[in-house]
Amino acid sequence: MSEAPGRVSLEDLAAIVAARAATGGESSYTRSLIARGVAKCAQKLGEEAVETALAAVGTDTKAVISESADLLYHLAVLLQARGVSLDDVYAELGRRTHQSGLEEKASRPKA
Ligand SMILES: N=c1c2ncn([C@@H]3O[C@H](COP(=O)(O)OP(=O)(O)OP(=O)(O)O)[C@@H](O)[C@H]3O)c2ncn1[C@@H]1O[C@H](COP(=O)(O)O)[C@@H](O)[C@H]1O
Repeated sequence: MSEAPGRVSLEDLAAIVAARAATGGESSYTRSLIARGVAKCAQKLGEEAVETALAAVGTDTKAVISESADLLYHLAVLLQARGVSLDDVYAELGRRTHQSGLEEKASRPKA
């Protein structure tokens, strides 16, 4: 196996996930998870989100980092399973930069 890179960006992770989904074979957790369907990928993302939140209110900073890495990995898998690209998400973030979060909240239709 090649030497692990020092840092992996979200773009790197999305590319790894896309490659493993396409050609990972039986040794790939990514490929096996995507084969179990979007609902399973969504369940894993939800679990990791809760674990990250629980870690955040604890005292173990390494656990926050580790759970956050799991969360980002499972988000990359879910986006791959749903056919949504990081560019789609970045474009949405870009559309939001012209207003504050509170302005956006106030502009939502009233229920
Ligand atoms: N970043 C990750 C990553 N983070 C977490 N995980 C896996 O996510 C799984 C989650 O563990 P859980 O205990 O919650 O799940 P489980 O009970 O084992 O399994 P489920 O039945 O619930 O799916 C573990 O198997 C972790 O190893 C990851 N698996 C892969 N990657 C990246 O994806 C690359 C490709 O991986 P493969 O597709 O496995 O080759 C790796 O080189 C990494 O860069």
